[in-house]
Amino acid sequence: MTEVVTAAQMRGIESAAIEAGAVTGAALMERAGAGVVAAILRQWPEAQSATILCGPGNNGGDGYVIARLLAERWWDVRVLGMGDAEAMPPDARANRAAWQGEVAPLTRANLEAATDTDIVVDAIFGTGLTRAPAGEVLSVLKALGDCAAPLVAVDAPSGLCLDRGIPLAREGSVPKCDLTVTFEVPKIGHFIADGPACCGALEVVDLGLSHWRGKLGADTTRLIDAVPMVPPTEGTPHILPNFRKKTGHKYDNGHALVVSGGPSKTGAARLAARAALRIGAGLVTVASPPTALAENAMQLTAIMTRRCGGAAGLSEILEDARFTALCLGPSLGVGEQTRAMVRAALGPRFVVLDADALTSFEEDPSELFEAIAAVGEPERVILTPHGGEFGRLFPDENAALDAGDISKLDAVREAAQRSGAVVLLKGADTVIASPDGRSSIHAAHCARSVPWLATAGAGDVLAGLIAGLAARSDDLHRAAADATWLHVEAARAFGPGLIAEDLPEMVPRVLRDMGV
Ligand SMILES: NC(=O)C1=CN([C@@H]2O[C@H](COP(=O)(O)OP(=O)(O)OC[C@H]3O[C@@H](n4cnc5c(N)ncnc54)[C@H](O)[C@@H]3O)[C@@H](O)[C@H]2O)[C@@H](O)CC1
Ligand SMILES: Nc1ncnc2c1ncn2[C@@H]1O[C@H](COP(=O)(O)OP(=O)(O)O)[C@@H](O)[C@H]1O
Ligand SMILES: [K+]
Repeated sequence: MTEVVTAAQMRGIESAAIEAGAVTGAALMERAGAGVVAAILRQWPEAQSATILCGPGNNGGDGYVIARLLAERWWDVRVLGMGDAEAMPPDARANRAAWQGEVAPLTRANLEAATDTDIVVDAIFGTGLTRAPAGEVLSVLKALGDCAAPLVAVDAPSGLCLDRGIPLAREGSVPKCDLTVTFEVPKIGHFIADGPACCGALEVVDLGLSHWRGKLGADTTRLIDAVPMVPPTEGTPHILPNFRKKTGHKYDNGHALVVSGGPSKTGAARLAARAALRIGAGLVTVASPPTALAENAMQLTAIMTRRCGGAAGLSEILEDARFTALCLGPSLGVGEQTRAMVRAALGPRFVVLDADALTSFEEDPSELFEAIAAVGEPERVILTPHGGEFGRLFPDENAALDAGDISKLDAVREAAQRSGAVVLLKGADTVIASPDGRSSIHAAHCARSVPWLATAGAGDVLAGLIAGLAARSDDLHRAAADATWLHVEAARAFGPGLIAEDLPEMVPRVLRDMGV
């Protein structure tokens, strides 16, 4: 598992290690600078010159270390420094003093005169950015966007809020970097909102602080990251076991029920059902209104169909306790009938509520949250909104998110507390939070970028994958996280041209490549 932390948590890790006497700030700064240099040399082996932009704090301190180490390799290094050397924190001041070359003031004019270089290093601000850049430094950050040379960010592209993934100031400017080298553990802002686009490729340098990282406590966020494409070995990441089917009877792998919309609104349910079966639910049934039964039956084979007349019909079907997970919402229609079906669905099984099952509660979301609370068992329900549906159910959290007052992570965390459900907010950055405090982030960026996943029906497939995994699982948050990863992996395996129908068909290949 990779955890991702806030800037404050990162400072806590560093200061705990320093206060315990395990390491000095100077040694950490040397490791950090050396790690950035190693990353630059790997990425640009031919480069021989660099312009290093150093800020007034320890991020700038890292920059002076980088300048010294590159100069020791006979690189042609120019340094532009911000602020008064005497006012810098001690380790940064020492490294600035150790730099043998000139330090020109960090101004836009000096930057523009120094961009005929192989690499530009942004060591202006990192985790200590507390206020909006303004004046000359803002002008420098804007000019960095036009820089032709590759741009390497130390810890973070300067100006980025590492908790929210947005510019610290609304009108702020964050340079788009080619590479960001961060330290010890990535920060939340590297993965959400604008963060990934500003960071470019992300590398993490080990500072040797894992012992203090382990003391972070429960409220860290998990990054849903890649699993190795090799057969399982000792220490294989958490994600793998959940994909393996249980040996035994088909019922040992759960029975998922997907509720279909009416005539000519049935495709979404079939997409979800097929995804649920492919991911390994032992059985999948589509519950269909009588008027759409023929339409569904004509297009389903391994997936079973059941006649389902509204909420009463659904309650009757669910008397069979072997249904372990249920998915409803895709193309179900918005209104009282759907609300009644949601009330009928909630109970002692996992329930995935998506699309119209969410929008139907737009007028009074508290009605949904009260129904979820009445189930009496924690973490039985997951809500899987896209941004629009999230705003309908959680207008306050959504307004704060839109205003940049809280991060996408915190908005989803608050939504989980408010609703009593696991909440998964979709997007290229997908965030999942549970009422028990757990949270996970998935970023489909860089090597995992799949813009072609923004295609009609992709969300229905995700709902089905979650239901299918949940049907044979005891942990809904984990099922949602694993399904999110697999969804993107299936899109990556297919590539451009993907339509939603292709996603379930890619699941076997992904599972096989993982060694499941
Ligand atoms: N603490 C440690 O032990 C380590 C820290 N490291 C580096 O240190 C960085 C954090 O250092 P700091 O906490 O000193 O913070 P930063 O260097 O990120 O920035 C804080 C400095 O910038 C100034 N500042 C903040 N906002 C400003 C604005 N809008 N306009 C002008 N000045 C502004 C502050 O007054 C302060 O001087 C990390 O990002 C990382 O790069 C690494 O060297 C690893 C070890
Ligand atoms: N640019 C993107 N990169 C990665 N995933 C994306 C991107 N855009 C959308 N997705 C994913 O595609 C799915 C779209 O779901 P949704 O908006 O509900 O669409 P639909 O209702 O048509 O199925 C979500 O899982 C979302 O996370
Ligand atoms: K920086």
